[in-house]
Amino acid sequence: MPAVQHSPRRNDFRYRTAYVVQSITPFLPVPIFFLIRFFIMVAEAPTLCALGCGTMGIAILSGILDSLKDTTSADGASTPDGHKVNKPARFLACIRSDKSLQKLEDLFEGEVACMKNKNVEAVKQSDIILLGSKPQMCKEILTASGMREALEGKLLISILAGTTLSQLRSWCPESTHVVRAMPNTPCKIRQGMTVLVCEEEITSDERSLVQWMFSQIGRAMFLEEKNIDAATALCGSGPAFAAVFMEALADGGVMMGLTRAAALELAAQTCQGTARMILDGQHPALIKDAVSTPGGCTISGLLALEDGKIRSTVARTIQDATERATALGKLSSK
Ligand SMILES: NC(=O)C1=CN([C@@H]2O[C@H](COP(=O)(O)OP(=O)(O)OC[C@H]3O[C@@H](n4cnc5c(N)ncnc54)[C@H](OP(=O)(O)O)[C@@H]3O)[C@@H](O)[C@H]2O)C=CC1
Ligand SMILES: O=C(O)[C@@H]1CCC=N1
Repeated sequence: MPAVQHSPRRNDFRYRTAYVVQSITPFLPVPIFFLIRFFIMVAEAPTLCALGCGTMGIAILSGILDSLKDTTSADGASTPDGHKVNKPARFLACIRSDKSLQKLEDLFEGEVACMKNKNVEAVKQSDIILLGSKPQMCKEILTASGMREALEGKLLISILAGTTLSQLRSWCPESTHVVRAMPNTPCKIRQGMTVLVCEEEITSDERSLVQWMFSQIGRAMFLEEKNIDAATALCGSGPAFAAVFMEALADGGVMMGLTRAAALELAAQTCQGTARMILDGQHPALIKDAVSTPGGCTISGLLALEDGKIRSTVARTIQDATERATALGKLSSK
C-alpha cells in the first residue's frame, strides 16, 4: 500500500493499473508473476519532493539516496521499532534559480528530477513533500495558485525553523497531514539528529514513514511542539556551535605549534569520541573527572575555560538561538 494511505493519488492511473494487474497475477507463470510483483512495488512506492532544495534539502536527499544504496543496513524498510514502511522510490527537487538548478543536476546526476519554478506540478506528482525553503518564503509557496489542490491528501514535512504546525495547517487543505522536523546538516553523511513533531491527525503509517526517513540519515526523536525551538537551537544550529568550538581547539593547537590540518583532526576526532561516550550513556561530568588528574594539565585547562564563562556562554547561546527560532515563525506569516 502507498505510505500516504488516504491519498487521492490512489485513484491515479498508476494505482488503478497496479490494482488490475495485482488481481490477475495468481493466474500467471512464475517469472511473469515476479516481474509483475516488482512492477506493483515500484508503482505503489511514494514519490518524495524537496520543495525548496538548498543546503538542507540536499543534505536530506543525499542521505536518503545513500541509505537506499546501502546494502549493509539490516532492514532498510523498517523503523527502529520494526514497523514496515513503503520507502520512497522517486525523488523531485524544486528550486527557483538557474544556478541552483545546475548545481542540483550536477550533484544528483539524474537520481533526482530537478524542477525550476514548477512547484505545483512537482507537488501534484508527489506523495511526500519536504518543505525546505526559508521560513519567510513558505506562505508564498504554500498559498500559490493551484498549490492547495496539489497538496490534497499529501504528507507535508516542514523543516522550517519557527513556522508552527498551526501556521502550516492554515495554508494547507484539511486532507494534508503535517509534520515538523528539525534536522541538521550532518544528515548529509547520515549522522544527523532530527527532532520530529506530528499533528494529532497523523496516521501510524505516516509516523513510521517520517521516523524511517530521518533514522536512515541519523537519529530521530519525537518531541512536543513546545520543545522544537530549543531543538532548533541545539541540533539545527548546533553543528555551527560545535564547529566554532572545534575550530577554537584547533587554533590553540596551532598556537602551540601543530599544523592546522593535524590540529583540526585531533580536535574533531576527540569531540567525536567524547560524543560517542556520552551517547553510550556516560555522564559528561564523569568523563571530565576521569580526565582530570589532580594537579595535572586538564584541570589547569578547565579553570581557564571556566574563567572564560564557557558554560554560561554556551547555555546562553542556546537560549538566544531558541528565542530567534521562535521569532522566525512570526516572519513566516508576513
Ligand atoms: N541550514 C541548516 O543547517 C538548517 C536549516 N533548517 C531550515 O531549513 C530551511 C532551509 O534552509 P537552508 O537549506 O539552509 O536554505 P537554502 O537557502 O540553502 O535553501 C532554500 C531553498 O529554497 C529554494 N526556494 C526559495 N524560494 C523558492 C520558491 N519560491 N520555490 C521553490 N524553491 C524555492 C531555494 O532555491 P534557489 O536557490 O533557487 O533560490 C533554495 O534551494 C530553513 O527554513 C531553515 O530554517 C533547518 C535545520 C537546519
Ligand atoms: O539558522 C537558521 O535559522 C537555520 C535553522 C537551524 C539551522 N539553520
